[in-house]
Amino acid sequence: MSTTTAKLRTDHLSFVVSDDQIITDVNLTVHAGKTLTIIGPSGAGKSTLLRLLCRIEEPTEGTVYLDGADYRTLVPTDLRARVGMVPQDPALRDGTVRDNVTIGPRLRGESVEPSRVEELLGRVDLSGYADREVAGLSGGEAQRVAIARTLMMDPEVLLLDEPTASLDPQAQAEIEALLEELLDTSERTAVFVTHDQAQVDRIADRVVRFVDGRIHAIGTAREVLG
Ligand SMILES: Nc1ncnc2c1ncn2[C@@H]1O[C@H](COP(=O)(O)OP(=O)(O)OP(=O)(O)O)[C@@H](O)[C@H]1O
Repeated sequence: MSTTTAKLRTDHLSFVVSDDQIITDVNLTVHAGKTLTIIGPSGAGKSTLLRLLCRIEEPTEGTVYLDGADYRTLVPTDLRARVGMVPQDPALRDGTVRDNVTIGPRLRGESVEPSRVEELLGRVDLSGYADREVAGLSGGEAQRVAIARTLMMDPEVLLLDEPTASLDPQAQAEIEALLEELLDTSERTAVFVTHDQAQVDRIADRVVRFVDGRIHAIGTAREVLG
């Protein structure tokens, strides 16, 4: 696949809630296989933008194109499978690691081979964890489960909402290394929200600075961070 293909494109994307303009006229393109990083102050609308990109929130104006198709024409479960989100807080459900990482296919009425679960857990460095209860996991392990849960659907686009923000520095470095490897070695397209400028330097192909729900600057890490 050409790396110049627009995998994801927002077209005049806006979001208003009870007269509050949260996202205003956002026009962005993310090319296939590339990572776009979103930075900006707290409350700028970064998480809302990610929720709009996978249609957890419904745009009040504008839309998003996935491989050139208006995402409103896609069946929601198919859209969720193609555009996967890793949240800041892993939000695991009570039960085992296997219960959590297989939740996407199970909601679609599909079963998952144990070998597939093991393969995915191996990718996030949790081999042998399938039957562990999630209640006893560390923050870093829980976030690895959340990443495996999202990867289970093999999404073409990965939305990462400050995936290392709630972790201690060591777990943060480990999860970042894991994500870097996932993004480097795959054709996967990613949108990565972070507060961490050093992380931007390490991960971003392009950077957008968001302020008050609008694009304030866009370019390379050097151009945007100065
Ligand atoms: N569904 C909603 N209803 C009401 N207000 C909302 C809704 N979604 C987002 N907001 C508001 O939009 C603003 C932007 O929130 P958002 O979480 O997207 O910012 P953010 O840039 O991700 O912030 P942070 O860096 O602190 O996570 C906030 O003021 C939030 O309260």
